[in-house]
Amino acid sequence: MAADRLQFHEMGLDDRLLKALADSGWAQPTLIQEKAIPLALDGKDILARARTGSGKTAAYALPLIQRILTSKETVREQAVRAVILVPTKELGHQVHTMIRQLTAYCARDVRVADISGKVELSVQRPILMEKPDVVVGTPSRVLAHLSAHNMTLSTSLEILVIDEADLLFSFGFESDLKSLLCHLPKIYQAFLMSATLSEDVEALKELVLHNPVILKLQGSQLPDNSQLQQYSVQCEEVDKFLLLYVLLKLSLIRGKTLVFVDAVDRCYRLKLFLEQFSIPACVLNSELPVQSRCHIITQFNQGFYDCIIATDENTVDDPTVTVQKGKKKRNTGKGRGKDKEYGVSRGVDFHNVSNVINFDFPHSVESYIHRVGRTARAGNLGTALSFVSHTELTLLAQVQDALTGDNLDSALKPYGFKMEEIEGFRYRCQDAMRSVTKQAIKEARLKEIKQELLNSEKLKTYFEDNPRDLQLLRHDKDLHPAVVKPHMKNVPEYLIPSALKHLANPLSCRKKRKKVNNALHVVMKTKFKVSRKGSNPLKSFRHTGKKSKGRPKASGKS
Ligand SMILES: Nc1ncnc2c1ncn2[C@@H]1O[C@H](COP(=O)(O)OP(=O)(O)OP(=O)(O)O)[C@@H](O)[C@H]1O
Repeated sequence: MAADRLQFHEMGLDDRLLKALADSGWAQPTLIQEKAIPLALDGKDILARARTGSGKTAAYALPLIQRILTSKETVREQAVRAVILVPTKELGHQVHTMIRQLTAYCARDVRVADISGKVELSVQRPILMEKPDVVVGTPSRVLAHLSAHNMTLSTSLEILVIDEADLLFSFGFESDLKSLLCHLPKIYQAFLMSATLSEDVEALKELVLHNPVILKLQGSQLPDNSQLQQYSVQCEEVDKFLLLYVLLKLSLIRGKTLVFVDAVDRCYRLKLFLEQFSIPACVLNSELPVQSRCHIITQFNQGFYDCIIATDENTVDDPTVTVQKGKKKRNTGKGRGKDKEYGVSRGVDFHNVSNVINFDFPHSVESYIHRVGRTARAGNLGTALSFVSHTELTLLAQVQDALTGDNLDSALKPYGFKMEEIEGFRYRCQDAMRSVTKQAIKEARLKEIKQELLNSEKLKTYFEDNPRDLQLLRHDKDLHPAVVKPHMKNVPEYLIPSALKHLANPLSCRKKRKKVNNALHVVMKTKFKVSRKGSNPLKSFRHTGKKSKGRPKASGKS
């Protein structure tokens, strides 16, 4: 613990907050918390840009709670004193959970409600009638309640927070936000939190902040390469499937993995493909009901699943966006059953993610940063691997430019991998790809949605009374068992390239996988957390040029 760093107990925070912080096991504030909390407690408006996973939520939540506690010492009357605006429902759920944790010892004094969920306004009305001290919600939801007179802020609001400020406009909330501001009092304290400083954040700054302190921390927008290793590999469509199959099946990547694709169909295509090799994965996309989405994230954080295939649908669709400054395409939320307030690549705190794989390369620099920021959070190590097709090379160059800016260490390195070494797997891969027809995808998509709608209904009420059943609810079941061919589950010894034999740990079936994965968790815990240079094959499997001591030459081409 650095002696010159300001500690939580030196910030003038209430004892009940310090107790909750002690329970959370946070030894000391992160940089953004150290800088922002004293300024916020001093009543300043703040615009904070700090990299992903750097603890921005508590940086605004702690002073916000402190201010409410102080304020209630003089005015006991119940009122909505703080509003936290978030771009997605997932984030609303997460922020609500964190505030509940931080107010564990003062829950009676600081009540918080999350209204971002998609239920009838009338269902949430009674909650708002009780005037919770803190309301968390998306701008459209908060505005809807204000317009319906379910809540008033014009006299009571003391603090406004806009979390993930860079996203609010791109999620289509610009006009909602402007209308919402008309319902606020003239004077209130405001915080804008963001991982990137875009033109949208500048616009918001003008709209919302008064004479703000601007905290622009940590030059790079992602952790440096002692914490986060970033790789890219050029491969076209079939090779993407082949490479992912081999990496997962031979356990060449270990620990929890988030795979990002750019469309809902793609996530079912990939899930059905992996299913045939008995590689389980959950899907996360905007068509799933919000209760299911939040439950999947919670279970993933609890270690139920190793792999999530997530869509990143709310990114800008136009690959030329970074070139066409100021002409960003806004998310309209159009599309069958899509929820425009969905978003898991932004702000969501997936715990202990070891690997982020961009199966489809993100369409903008911001999107890359947010996706990759799901790993290497809060001081943990992480690896990001991006598959890049020849049409995406320009985007890769843009990302490289943006990341390297003033720090060459932040660049993506080539992920040396001799594709010819895994040629033996190609036949199986193509066989599996053939089975994933458009019809199979359509059926799987429908099946999953029906199933999750049922789950979602139960998640609302049934599971509260039946917590054991909740534990048994899984979201990674096979969606199309008919296409699974038993022989595909196993990897015959002869297929494993000799260069990989020392690293590979083929999984033969779900039962075995479970066992192996448990073992892998142990490896993860011991090697990744304790030793910074763990034996993550994603790291050790590169650069054949540089032979590491005692390690056979890996199959990379470097
Ligand atoms: N002082 C601390 N010490 C240790 N862990 C912390 C501390 N503060 C926050 N964390 C943890 O760090 C993780 C990331 O925090 P948070 O989600 O607030 O990051 P963020 O900066 O908002 O990221 P993003 O930009 O991706 O939204 C969380 O799991 C949180 O519990």
